[in-house]
Amino acid sequence: MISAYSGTAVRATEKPLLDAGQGHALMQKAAYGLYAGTVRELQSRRGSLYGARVTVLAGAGNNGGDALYAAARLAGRGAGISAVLTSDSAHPGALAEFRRRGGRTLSLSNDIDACLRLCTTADVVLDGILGTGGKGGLRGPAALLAQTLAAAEHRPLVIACDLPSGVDADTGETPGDHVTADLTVTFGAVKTGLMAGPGALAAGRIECVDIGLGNIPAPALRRLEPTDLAALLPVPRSTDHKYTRGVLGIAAGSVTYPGAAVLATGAALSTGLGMVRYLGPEPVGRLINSVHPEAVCGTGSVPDTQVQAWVAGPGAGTDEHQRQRALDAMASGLPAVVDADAIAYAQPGLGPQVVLTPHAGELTALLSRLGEDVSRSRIEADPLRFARRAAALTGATVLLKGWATLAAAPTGETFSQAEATPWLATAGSGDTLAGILGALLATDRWNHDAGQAPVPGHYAALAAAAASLHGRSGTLAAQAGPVEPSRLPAAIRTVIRTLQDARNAGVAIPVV
Ligand SMILES: NC(=O)C1=CN([C@@H]2O[C@H](COP(=O)(O)OP(=O)(O)OC[C@H]3O[C@@H](n4cnc5c(N)ncnc54)[C@H](O)[C@@H]3O)[C@@H](O)[C@H]2O)[C@@H](O)CC1
Ligand SMILES: Nc1ncnc2c1ncn2[C@@H]1O[C@H](COP(=O)(O)OP(=O)(O)O)[C@@H](O)[C@H]1O
Ligand SMILES: [K+]
Repeated sequence: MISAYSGTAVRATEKPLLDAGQGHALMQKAAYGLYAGTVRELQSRRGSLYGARVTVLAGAGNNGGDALYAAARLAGRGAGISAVLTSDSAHPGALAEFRRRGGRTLSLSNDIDACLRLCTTADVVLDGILGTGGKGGLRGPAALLAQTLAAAEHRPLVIACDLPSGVDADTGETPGDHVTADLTVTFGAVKTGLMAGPGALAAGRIECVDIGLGNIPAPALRRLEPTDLAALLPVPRSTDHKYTRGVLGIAAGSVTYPGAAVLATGAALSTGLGMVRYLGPEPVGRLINSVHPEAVCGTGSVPDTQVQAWVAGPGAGTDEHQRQRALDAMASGLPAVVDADAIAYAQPGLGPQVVLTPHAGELTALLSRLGEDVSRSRIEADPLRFARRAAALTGATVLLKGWATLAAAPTGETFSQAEATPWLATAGSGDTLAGILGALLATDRWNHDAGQAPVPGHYAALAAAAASLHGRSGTLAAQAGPVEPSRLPAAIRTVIRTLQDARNAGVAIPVV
């Protein structure tokens, strides 16, 4: 599990150590981590550091100090080092060490063109303009640096020091221009802004360096890693039969949109469960059975159907019976995925076992209906805030889909999963995610162990697991070309088998 903390929380944890005079030691650890991360990245990309042209973008603060010290170490391994000083001042000790190791410096305010050239002709750019002390986006010539890097024909490898400059460490917002990195080497703890919103896109791959900060109070955001995912996936026990494994009710599809029900059913079956009971129009049931003969299809009502969890909404359109089933599923007290058209029926007072699965557009509609002044662009700029707001207002768990998918519990626990590929942005993809999540809810052992209440955030963790499995499956499927959601089930089964084989063999779980 990766835990992320707000920049504010990390700074508060650092404060007593800085007050006790440990600032220099912390900076040396951070700089060493950045140096080592850069060495690994360069060795894997070009085999050697020798002769590599490294350009540091150094701001006035400690972030620039970290980057200058790291580059000074790289000079000791044969790299050629230059620095663009983006402010009138730079960390004195780090600048002196950088120059002592032969580094040359240019001032951004004196010669912008030469500074821009230093960026575009470098092999590696170390971004130390702003760290956790940054407020607002990059401004003036520093903004131009970021724009030039983004547009460069031969883009150098960009490694962010602690976080990409211009990204808000607490929220992931990018209020203005910002650096986009291939790798972010972050210090002490992963910052929330690296796993949410535009900051998650800007961060690239994340490596966290332990600089001995000790414990930071409760994480703001968590991310399931392969081992966590493997532990949440259902495995049948020897004593199980189909009813104890878990039965999922799917009230999806309509005569107008029958395909969504087929997709949700296929994804649920591939995730593994005891049975799918489908409720919906007869022609849709027949279509499902032509593809999935094992699904038990009917036209009945939710209260008359015995299941452990529900999926409602995908492809339901304006079908009045499906609307009623969605309302009944939400009122049943059972875990329920409320997706697509059914999100429009969500009201305050739901429980965490109800998982609403909007994309940014659907969340805009939901929040507006609940009286919030919001737009799609504001949600995309700060998805963490709005996913949490929707969870707090409805009492439900909210899975906000996007390139980083967030799962927020009404009690505040939040997960971020970013395994998905843009190839998953295709019609029907969300229906498969709903099916996967439905299967995880139906097979969830909390459901079957009567008398025990799940821990807070449990359904957010399951929603995150579904997003992770969906994202990994999509990424695997995309290796063979554009993703067709109807073919996702084969990839889902492969990802599950790979995760479980590795877990059973006790070997490191590969990142699928
Ligand atoms: N020496 C230390 O004690 C440690 C330093 N660390 C590093 O230090 C960083 C935090 O250092 P600082 O607190 O010095 O802050 P920063 O290095 O993030 O920079 C703050 C400076 O930038 C200016 N500034 C803020 N927003 C700006 C904007 N939008 N445009 C232009 N200038 C802006 C501020 O006025 C201030 O001078 C961390 O991100 C990390 O890299 C950590 O590694 C751990 C320990
Ligand atoms: N740019 C992107 N990068 C990665 N994943 C994405 C991107 N855009 C969308 N996705 C994922 O694709 C899926 C799309 O779901 P959704 O919008 O509900 O599709 P539909 O309603 O057409 O079935 C979600 O899981 C989402 O996280
Ligand atoms: K930075």
